[in-house]
Amino acid sequence: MLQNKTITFLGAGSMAEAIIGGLVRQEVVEPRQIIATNLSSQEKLHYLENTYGIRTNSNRIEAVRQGDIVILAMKPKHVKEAIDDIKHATNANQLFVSVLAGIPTFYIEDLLGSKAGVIRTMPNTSAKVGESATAITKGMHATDKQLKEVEQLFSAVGTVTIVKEDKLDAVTGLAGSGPAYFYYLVEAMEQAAHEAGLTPEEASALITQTVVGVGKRLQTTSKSSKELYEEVMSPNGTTEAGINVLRERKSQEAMCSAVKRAMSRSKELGEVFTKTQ
Ligand SMILES: NC(=O)C1=CN([C@@H]2O[C@H](COP(=O)(O)OP(=O)(O)OC[C@H]3O[C@@H](n4cnc5c(N)ncnc54)[C@H](O)[C@@H]3O)[C@@H](O)[C@H]2O)C=CC1
Ligand SMILES: O=C(O)[C@@H]1CCC=N1
Repeated sequence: MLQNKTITFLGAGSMAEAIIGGLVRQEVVEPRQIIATNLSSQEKLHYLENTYGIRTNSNRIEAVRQGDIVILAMKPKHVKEAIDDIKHATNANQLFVSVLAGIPTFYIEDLLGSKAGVIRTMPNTSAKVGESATAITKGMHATDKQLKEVEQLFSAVGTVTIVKEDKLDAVTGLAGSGPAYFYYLVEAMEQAAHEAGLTPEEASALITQTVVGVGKRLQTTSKSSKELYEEVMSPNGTTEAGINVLRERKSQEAMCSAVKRAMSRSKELGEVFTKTQ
C-alpha cells in the first residue's frame, strides 16, 4: 500500500524523528520515500539525512508538494501558520496525518480548505524502537482505505488502535504522554541507586532490564497489575517496605491525577486553538 508513496514530514522534531527512525528501522518504506522539512533548522535536517538516509528539503512548499502523505508534526500552536504557509501547494488527493495533541480533525480540514483526507493520530516516542502505542481516527473526508494506509504505517512502529475521535484526548494523556511518566520514575530510581553507591552503568543495566521485564510480563500475563505487584511483595519483606512509602505519599492518586490532567490539557489545547481560528 505504501509502495511508491512519498511521505513528507512537515516538522522534524522529536516525534517526527521517532516515527522516521521506526519506519526506516522496520524497513516499512525505503528511506528515500521519506522527506523531512522544518521551520528553520538546517542542522537538524542534515542530521536526519545522515542518520536515516532520508531526503530533506528546507523548502517546505516543495517538500509538501511532493508528499502523497503529509505528516503534520509541528507543535499544536504552530499548526495554523504551518498550514496557511503550504496549503496552496496541497491537493485533495493528498492525505494529511496529524500527530498533534489536542487538535481536532475538523480544524485541520478547515485550515486546508479542501476535501483532502485528514487522519488524526496519537503515537508516542517509543515509535523510535518500534514500540509506540498509537491510536488513530479519521476525519470526515478520509476514506477507509486511507485509514488502513495509516494503520499500516503506524503498525510498523508499534501497535495501532482505531478509536472514535472523542477518545483521542484520553489517549493523549495516557499513551502519548505515557513514556514520560515512566522516564520520570526511572530518573528517581537512578537517583536512589546513585545515593546507594551504584555506578551509572550498574544502575542503568539493572533499571532498564527491570522496566523491560515489567513490559514483557504485562504483555504476556492475564494477571492484573495488583496481582503482579503483590506477587513481588513478601510479607514484611523489602517490597512491602517500599510500597508502604508509595502508599503513604499517595503515589497512585498522584499518577491518576497526572494522567487526568494531561487528558484535560489535550482537550484545552484543542479548545484554545479552535476558538482563535
Ligand atoms: N514528543 C512527544 O512525545 C509527542 C509529540 N506529539 C506531537 O507531535 C508534535 C511535535 O512535537 P515534538 O516533535 O515534540 O516537537 P518539536 O518542537 O521537537 O518539533 C517541532 C517541529 O516543528 C517544526 N515547525 C515549527 N513550525 C513549523 C512550520 N510552520 N512549518 C514546518 N515545520 C514547523 C519545527 O521546526 C520542529 O522541527 C506536537 O504537535 C505534539 O503534540 C505527539 C505524540 C508524542
Ligand atoms: O507533551 C505534549 O504535549 C506531547 C503530546 C503527547 C506527548 N507529548
